[in-house]
Amino acid sequence: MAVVFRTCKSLSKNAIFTRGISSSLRLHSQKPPTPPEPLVNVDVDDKSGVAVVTLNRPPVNSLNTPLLSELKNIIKGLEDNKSRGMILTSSSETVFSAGLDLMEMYNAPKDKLSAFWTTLQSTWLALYRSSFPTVAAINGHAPAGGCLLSLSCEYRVMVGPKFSIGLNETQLGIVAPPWFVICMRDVLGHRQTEMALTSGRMFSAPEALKLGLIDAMVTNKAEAITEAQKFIAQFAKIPPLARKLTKESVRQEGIKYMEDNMIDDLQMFMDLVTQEKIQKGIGLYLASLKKK
Ligand SMILES: CC/C=C\C/C=C\C/C=C\C/C=C/C(=O)SCCNC(=O)CCNC(=O)[C@H](O)C(C)(C)COP(=O)(O)OP(=O)(O)OC[C@H]1O[C@@H](n2cnc3c(N)ncnc32)[C@H](O)[C@@H]1OP(=O)(O)O
Repeated sequence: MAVVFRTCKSLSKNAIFTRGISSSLRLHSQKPPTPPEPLVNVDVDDKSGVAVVTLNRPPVNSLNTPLLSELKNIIKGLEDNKSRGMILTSSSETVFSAGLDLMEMYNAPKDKLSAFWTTLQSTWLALYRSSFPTVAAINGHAPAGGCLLSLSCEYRVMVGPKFSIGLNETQLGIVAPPWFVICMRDVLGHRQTEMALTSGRMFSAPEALKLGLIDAMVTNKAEAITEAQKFIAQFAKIPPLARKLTKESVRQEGIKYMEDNMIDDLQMFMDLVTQEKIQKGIGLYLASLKKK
């Protein structure tokens, strides 16, 4: 797996920034400061043109505004570079993504809350409607927003059996927004989605496989990446434009929902999440996570 420098340069603003800073600082000081780790890494394979995009925000890849923004830029960069495919995975050994960063929603000023949600909306839309094939290589737990990212890809390979996946929002006293529901229904169908979402149930990887929430279960990350590459390879001979338009057509409900309702959806989020009762619930949940 090789990093294509030209691609990375255009994909990661962070990469250009850190290179620029460190080379200029070297003139003035002996020890250049360590550049910050990118929140999302991207490696493009020279031969296949497939990108492995790795969420890299320890400890649990909770999705905050900067990470989402970086992910969106990477997806846009891949679009511009006519990517052959993208595999989304995590640098953690146990967590794919813990979902939305609850700290972004807890006691947050309204402007930050609003920026957070609009970044989530646009990042999701970029991923969900991306023209290239997408696979989630789910190498750890994937609750809520982590499950949403997985569902937004076209294929899901999960490391099992011990990790779990699901939209657990109701267990937290919050509501999965309509586009989360559409994504789950795309994959599971109406009845199983209703059952899963009303209970906020998390599924073990074997349960998820049985239900169709994931497409394959493997025993480690390397196998997950190999399976993901195999899925993407089958599109090598399919004309990309026909593939892209077909994907858009199949996903039209979700795409249209977001395009038509971005502002209402933001308003619903703001109204719900700023309620005192909801804030108290998020606070208690965060405290319970920290007490573990
Ligand atoms: C009509 C409706 C319209 C609008 C809807 C409105 C509102 C709905 C809004 C949004 C939908 C919400 C989506 C979400 O994604 S909410 C997030 C849900 N996530 C979870 O429930 C997962 C919580 N985390 C865990 O279960 C575990 O952390 C996990 C299994 C992932 C990993 O366990 P592990 O033992 O490895 O780590 P921990 O010790 O638990 O955590 C380490 C560290 O990280 C902090 N942490 C964990 N998760 C989060 C998170 N999601 N956000 C922020 N911080 C998180 C945890 O507190 C620990 O912190 P510290 O003790 O300080 O190290």
